[in-house]
Amino acid sequence: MSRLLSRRHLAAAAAARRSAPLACVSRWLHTPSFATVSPQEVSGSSPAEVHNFVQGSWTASTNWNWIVDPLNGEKFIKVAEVQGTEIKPFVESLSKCPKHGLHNPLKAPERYLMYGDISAKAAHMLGQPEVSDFFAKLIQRVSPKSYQQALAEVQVSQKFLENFCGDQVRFLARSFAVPGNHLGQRSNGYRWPYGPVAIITPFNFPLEIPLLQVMGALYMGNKPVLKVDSKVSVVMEQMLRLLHECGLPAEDMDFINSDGITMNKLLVEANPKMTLFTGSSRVAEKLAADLNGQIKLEDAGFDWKILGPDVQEVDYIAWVCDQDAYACSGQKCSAQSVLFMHKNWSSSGLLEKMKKLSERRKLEDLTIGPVLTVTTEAMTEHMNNLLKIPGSKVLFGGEPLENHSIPKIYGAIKPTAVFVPLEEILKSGNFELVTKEIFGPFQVVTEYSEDQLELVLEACERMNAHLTAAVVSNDPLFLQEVLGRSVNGTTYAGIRARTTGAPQNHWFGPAGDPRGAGIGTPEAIKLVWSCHREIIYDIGPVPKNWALPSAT
Ligand SMILES: N[C@@H](CCC=O)C(=O)O
Repeated sequence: MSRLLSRRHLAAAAAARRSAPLACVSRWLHTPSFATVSPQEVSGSSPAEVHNFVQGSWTASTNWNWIVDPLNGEKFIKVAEVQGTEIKPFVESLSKCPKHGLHNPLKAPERYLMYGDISAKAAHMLGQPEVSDFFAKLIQRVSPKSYQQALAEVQVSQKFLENFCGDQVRFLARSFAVPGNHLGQRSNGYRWPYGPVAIITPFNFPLEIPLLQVMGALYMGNKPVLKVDSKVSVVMEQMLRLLHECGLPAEDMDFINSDGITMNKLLVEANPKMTLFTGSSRVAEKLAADLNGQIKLEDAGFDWKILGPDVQEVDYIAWVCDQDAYACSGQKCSAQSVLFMHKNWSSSGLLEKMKKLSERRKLEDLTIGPVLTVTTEAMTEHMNNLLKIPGSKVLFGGEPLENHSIPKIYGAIKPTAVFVPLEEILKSGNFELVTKEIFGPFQVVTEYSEDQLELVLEACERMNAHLTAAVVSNDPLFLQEVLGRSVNGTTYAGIRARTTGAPQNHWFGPAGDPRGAGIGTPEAIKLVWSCHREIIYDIGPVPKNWALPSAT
C-alpha cells in the first residue's frame, strides 16, 4: 500500500510537472525530492492530499475533510480523516510496542546511535535552503504568519535536530550508579521509555511542536502515534516523508488525521502509557480525566510582562512588546496577553511607539492575518465586555481588518490593546474576564505605582496557567522580588526580556502543574519522554559467616 501510494503520488507529481506551464515547472524543480506537494501550487483547482501512516504504510480513509485556505476560503487541502470505525490498525500498531519500549538502556542500544544518524541527516536536509524555504512557505499557507516567523520555526527545528546528532541521543539516556551497602550491591538509575505513547499538537506551530515532541519520544525509545490539527497536518505529513528518507524506520511511528472524538476513542482503546497534549486548557482537562491522568500538558498561557521602575531602551522595548503581542497575529501560546507598566513609563512615549509599530503590520506580508480559532465577532465582543469596566479604554486597534477575503469562520482584527485599571482587574467580577486568553492579536495593558507591586504580584498569583513571562528591568532587587514570587515555566528577566521566540535551547513549558511538559532541551526530552527506573544489583557473594537471623 505504502509503495503503491507513494508511486501514485510521484506519478501524479511528475504528471503535474510535465503539464505545468513554465513558471510552475521552475517551482516544481525547486520542490524537494521527498515532497508530494508544492506550497505555491496548492489551490482550489489543484488541492493537496494528506494521508495517514500506520504500520509502515501510507493509507487513505473513507472520508476526506476539506480544509479551506485561510486567506480566501477556497477548499485547498483534503485530509484523509480516519473514522471511528477505522481505528483498528492504529490500535493494533500501538499495542505491538511493549511498555519497555522499542529500545532502552538494556535493549537494542544501537538504536540510540541510529537516531543520532537520522537526526544528522534530517538536520542536513532541513538546512538546505530549498528545503527550509519549502517548509517556511508551506507553513505560511496553512498557519498564516510572516515569512520570517515561519522560517524561524524551521530554523528552530533544524537546530534541534543538529543538537541530537552523533552520540547526543545516547547521552539523553545517561544512567548513574551509586555504591551499595555491601560487596556486590549497587543501584543504577536509568531513563526508561513508556513504550506506546500519543502526541497531540495544535495549529499554531505546524512543524516545530510536533517535530520536537515526536523526535524526543523516539529518542527515548517510545513508539508514538502523532495527531496534528488537520488544518495544518500537511506540514508534518511532508516532514514525515523527509524523515523516512533520512532512515526513520517505517514501523517506529504512526501518523493519524482524525477529529477529536475519533482520537479520544483511539486513546481509550489503545491505552498509550503517556499522552502529550499541546493545546487548549479545556481539552487538556477533559483528556486528563479520560486518560486517568496518564498525560503531560503544554496548555494555554495568559502570559504576562512587567515593566520595572527603571525606564530605558524605550524603542527596543516597544518593538519587543509589538513582536510578543502581535507576531503570528498573537497566536503563540507564549504571546504577551497582559502588560503591567510601572508609572515611570507613562511619559516615556512607550504606548505611542507600540501603537505606531502595530500600524506597520499588514495583511500583504502576513505580519497580521487570519486568527484560526477566534472569530472577529468573538474578539469584538470580548473587547466590548472589557470596555464596560470603569476606566478602561481602547489604546489602539479594536477594528476588523479591511479589504480581505478571509473567510468568516476565522477572525480578522487589527492589532489591539485595551487599557484596564489595575484595581479593576483584581475585582472578583472582572478578574476572570480580563485574564481570559484570546488566541489572537489582543492584549490588556495596565499601570501600577511604586506601592502597587503587591497588586501586580497578586494578579500573577491568581492566574491559573503559568507558561511564559517577562520581567523587563535591570534592577537586581526588583528582579529578585518578582522572580522569587512568581512561577512561570519560561521566564525572561532583564531589560531585553521577552515572552515569545523561545528557541530550541530554552526549556519551553508551563510550571506550577505536576502535569507540565517541556519542549526543546535535553531536560525537556528526558522529563517528558522517559521515567526513572532503578535497578539494584545485589549479586553477592553472601558472606561466608552468614547465619540465619531470628524472625523480624
Ligand atoms: N518557540 C515557540 C513556542 C513553541 C511551543 O511549544 C515560542 O516561543 O512561542
